[in-house]
Amino acid sequence: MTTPAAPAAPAIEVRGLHKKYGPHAILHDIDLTVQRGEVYALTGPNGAGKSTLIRTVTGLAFPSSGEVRLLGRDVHNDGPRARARLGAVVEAPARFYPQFTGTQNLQIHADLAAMAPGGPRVGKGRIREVLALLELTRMEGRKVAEYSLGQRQRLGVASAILADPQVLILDEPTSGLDALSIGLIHRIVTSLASGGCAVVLSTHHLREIATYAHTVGILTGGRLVDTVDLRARQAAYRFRVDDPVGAAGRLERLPFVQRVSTRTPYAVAHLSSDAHVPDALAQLSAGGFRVYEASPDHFDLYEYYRERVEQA
Ligand SMILES: Nc1ncnc2c1ncn2[C@@H]1O[C@H](COP(=O)(O)OP(=O)(O)OP(=O)(O)O)[C@@H](O)[C@H]1O
Repeated sequence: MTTPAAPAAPAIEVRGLHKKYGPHAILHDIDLTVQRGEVYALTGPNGAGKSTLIRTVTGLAFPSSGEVRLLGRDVHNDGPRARARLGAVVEAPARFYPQFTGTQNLQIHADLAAMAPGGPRVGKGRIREVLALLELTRMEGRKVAEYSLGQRQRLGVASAILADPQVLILDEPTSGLDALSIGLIHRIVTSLASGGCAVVLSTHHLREIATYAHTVGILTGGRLVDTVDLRARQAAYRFRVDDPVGAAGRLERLPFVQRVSTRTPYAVAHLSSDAHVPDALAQLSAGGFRVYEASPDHFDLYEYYRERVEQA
């Protein structure tokens, strides 16, 4: 008998995951948690293991050891229930029956989903709705064989969100898409997450992802070497000063400064609000530090990623 999932369980929990293909270790000791409403971007060099991790998290591949839980249920031992509220695209572009139309393919997808225990019912109205959301209404009656690569990619996302998932996992959802379609996917992902859906997507587009992901996991050589909380990296200011270490020490003691670091020639401070920039400047000046520049310190995910992958 299956025990009911605890209501507060994270959307995705991966614990001590190892994966081998034959003698080759592909994933090493992966731990990760994704909360409901969180957008988690998985990135890393070619061959790092992103697709393997995604396939294992969705239950398509089995771990050599470790476990994966979706909404509190073990995806490898309680698969149909664990996946009941999962939407996923695990290969790009997703596979469809080329001789059937977009609508027919989504209907097949809906029928299959409904057969799973606790599987959702999807009406024809919802099929039309997701096709419209992905801007595929014009193509809905055409055979998938006639779809462009980007249109098939969007149909994949349509099928993944069809049954209103609580966990959405997308392997490279924006590869091959034009700029406007990429924006469309971002808006859909953001809107689902604000409704409580947990989203994991793999990507190589760091500057794009920095604008809307909450968390970025950096995978290299099969190890998750860093998890970057992008929300914690907002509202930082950098002060170019003659003595960054001394200036950081002075800033650190101020009540409106949450955190400081140095990046020569800068002292970088996370302020509780922009309104305190003049106060920080006044304090630095009172401390005898010469300030040459004060500006917002935008976190450069690309630079951070490059350093992290090179160090690993
Ligand atoms: N079925 C398989 N059998 C054996 N090795 C595999 C298999 N699938 C993947 N691999 C190996 O696992 C490693 C990770 O591959 P994976 O596709 O997960 O990387 P990735 O990070 O998604 O790469 P990319 O960014 O190029 O898509 C690679 O060395 C690959 O050769």
